[in-house]
Amino acid sequence: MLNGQPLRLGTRGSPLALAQTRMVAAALTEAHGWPAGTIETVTVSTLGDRVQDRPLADIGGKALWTKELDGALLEGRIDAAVHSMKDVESLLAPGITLAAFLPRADPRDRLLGADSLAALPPGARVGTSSPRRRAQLLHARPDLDVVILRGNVATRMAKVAGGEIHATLLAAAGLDRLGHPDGTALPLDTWLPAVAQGAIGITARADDTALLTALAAIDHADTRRAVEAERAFLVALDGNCHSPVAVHAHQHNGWVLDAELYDTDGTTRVADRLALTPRADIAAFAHALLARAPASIRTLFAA
Ligand SMILES: NCc1[nH]cc(CCC(=O)O)c1CC(=O)O
Repeated sequence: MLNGQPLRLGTRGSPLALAQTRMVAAALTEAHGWPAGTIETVTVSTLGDRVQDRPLADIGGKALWTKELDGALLEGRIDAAVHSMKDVESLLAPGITLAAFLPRADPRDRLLGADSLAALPPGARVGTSSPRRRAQLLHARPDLDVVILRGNVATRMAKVAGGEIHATLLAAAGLDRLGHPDGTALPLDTWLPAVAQGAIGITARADDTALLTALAAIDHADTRRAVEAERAFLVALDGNCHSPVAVHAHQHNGWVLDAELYDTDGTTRVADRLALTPRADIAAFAHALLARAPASIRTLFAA
């Protein structure tokens, strides 16, 4: 399409990333009636893909999953990039914009290896590398032995099946996209997800007006609304994907934002709900929540 050139869609190479890229390609092709071959997939390896033996929080640095894709975009090697919005830094690189969101999938976490948290045996070993999931698990069940678990969705499922760990938590959205109906979804009224969980976003160069128009045709307004609210909450706290933050924007007699902050070991939690009225101030809400949190939580946030 664009001047007769194929659209080069950048993605990570994991099975989940590739499945998500096929979804984006299908949505664009359908919306514009493009012929087959209009979209070319370009796989880019990221630092997060290459480091498998350490918790990502230890590597530090920003844009673990996005830096190489941002570089490919800015250097013109790709035209757009597909992301799990959960993995996208809350502040985008200069010159890059979020051009479209697919409709959000199920935002919940699913528990694999037991029918419920209560059904886990005392002291059960549960694998996760997410500080949020770790804090939530220990808040619900302080007896659990939470161990680091990395790797893609299939690797994590295999560790439960092989008995190395009793259970793990995975995003329903990722499991569904890979065709795994496994696990028990944890209800949103007791178990909030990560910022933007279940949402797929497409980034592009901010000055690529023709492409931005083409991408706007598939932008899902409700998903953008929810993801922007959740990301604004994290920005206000100067948090990132290593912060024990759980949040969910959804419609409940109008839009609301549910948010929780934990300390590292899940000993304490503060939680609140903000009605997302036109005058709602997400930053003020976040700061007020932090202000009434104990020091064990406040020290985790620079804001
Ligand atoms: N952190 C990895 C990651 N990033 C996005 C998803 C799931 C897909 C989504 O949230 O849209 C996953 C896997 C998981 O947490 O189970």
